[in-house]
Amino acid sequence: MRYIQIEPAGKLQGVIQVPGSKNSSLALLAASCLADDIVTLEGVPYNEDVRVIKQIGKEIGLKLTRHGDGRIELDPRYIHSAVIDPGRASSYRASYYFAGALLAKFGQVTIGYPGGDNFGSRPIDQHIKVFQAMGAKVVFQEEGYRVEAAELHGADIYFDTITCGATINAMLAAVRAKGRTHLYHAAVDPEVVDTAAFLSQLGAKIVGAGTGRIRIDGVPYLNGGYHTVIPDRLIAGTFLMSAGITGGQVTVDQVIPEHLGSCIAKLKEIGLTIETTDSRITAYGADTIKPARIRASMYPGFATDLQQPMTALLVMAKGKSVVTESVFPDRFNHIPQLRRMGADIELRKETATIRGGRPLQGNWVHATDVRAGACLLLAGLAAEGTTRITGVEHLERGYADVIGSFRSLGAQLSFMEQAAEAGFDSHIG
Ligand SMILES: CC(=O)N[C@H]1[C@@H](OP(=O)(O)OP(=O)(O)OC[C@H]2O[C@@H](n3ccc(=O)[nH]c3=O)[C@H](O)[C@@H]2O)O[C@H](CO)[C@@H](O)[C@@H]1O
Ligand SMILES: C=C(OP(=O)(O)O)C(=O)O
Repeated sequence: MRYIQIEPAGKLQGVIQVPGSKNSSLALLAASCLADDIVTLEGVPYNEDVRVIKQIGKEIGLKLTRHGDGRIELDPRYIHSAVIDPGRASSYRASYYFAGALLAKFGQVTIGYPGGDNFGSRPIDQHIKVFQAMGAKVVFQEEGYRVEAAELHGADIYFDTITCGATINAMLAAVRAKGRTHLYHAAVDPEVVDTAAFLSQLGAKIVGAGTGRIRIDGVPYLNGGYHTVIPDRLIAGTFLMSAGITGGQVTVDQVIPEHLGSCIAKLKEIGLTIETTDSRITAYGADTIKPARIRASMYPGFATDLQQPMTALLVMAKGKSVVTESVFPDRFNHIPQLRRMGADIELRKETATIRGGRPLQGNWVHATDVRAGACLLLAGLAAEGTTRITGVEHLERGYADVIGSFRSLGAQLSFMEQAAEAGFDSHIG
């Protein structure tokens, strides 16, 4: 069993080049199926989800080539199947984007239910509602669902809740549909805007992405094109927090600071000093971290994906902090693990109350999902003694080269392999 071992190393210091956004990349890779010519994406991180997409591509005829400089070239001209292996679809969350894209291109798709991080209910009813509103028939099977439409037509869609995934999927389904689609109560996340920018570059007609009302006029054909993925605001936010939790100084480079507005505001509120330029943010740790109230909500609110790492930081704050989840009310699997490190946190429904200021102690802890892993990693950087984190594969979904990047800031951490029999564990990276 692999785990990450973290030793105390004091203040982190340095600069991190932020890679392209995982969540945006997952949408753009599937969206590439909609094109009628070759598409090149720059900045796609190479993580397990992308490896699964490469496999899916191989099986359906979407040729995906990664160049030495990191660019990914996708050739959708020879896609011969709209059937996605259910196991692959269920091995990550954003496989649902293949449903929208292949339905729009081929009028049918058979696909497994989405997987991804397991932190309670993650329905796809809004995605289904979109497909049905546009004239598709959806059949639910044991391992997945089949969607088909003789012809997809534009529709007026009012989302029942703000959802980034279903807003993007609706755009994918609508760009080649017949007629006009309006999306109301749409998500305004940077990933929605990035997907719209990409599709527009291919010739799609989309107006209003980034507002609550998006208008899409279907086109019969989409060109190839080139697009650079937006920087990963969640990785950037995690590194800024690492300055706070160790009292160090960390700069995240190649970011879009506006995407981190609510995060920056909260970090300032708890006492960090933040300096921002066009594409860089520097966080300076504070002698005293102040407690705060966080309410994780949809963009531009405080990101649910940063709620978990932020909780680790608030454990350092002397006094009472309150963290409420309004997006995924059960996204608290990190709390019992933080308690194992000595944190005093009470959990009631979707609210965690933290009584902070006590030093954390290293321990064995388990990362149940990607951001729980980030939270425990930050906690480990601040803890007294050795912290060992299992469930590393979750963390790796969102943070490529997690060891290298934190080491470059002065952290002491390694991948370890636990011996099957009693004996010595060994360093593996
Ligand atoms: C791969 C990816 O991009 N994942 C992100 C995406 O997940 P995901 O696409 O799952 O999240 P959504 O934005 O769709 O979810 C937002 C809210 O809408 C609800 N909902 C969603 C769809 C639906 O059909 N019905 C419904 O009720 C969800 O339960 C949640 O309460 O956005 C989340 C919210 O920012 C992030 O935490 C995830 O990192
Ligand atoms: C929840 C996340 O990912 P996914 O939606 O892919 O499970 C995340 O990136 O924090």
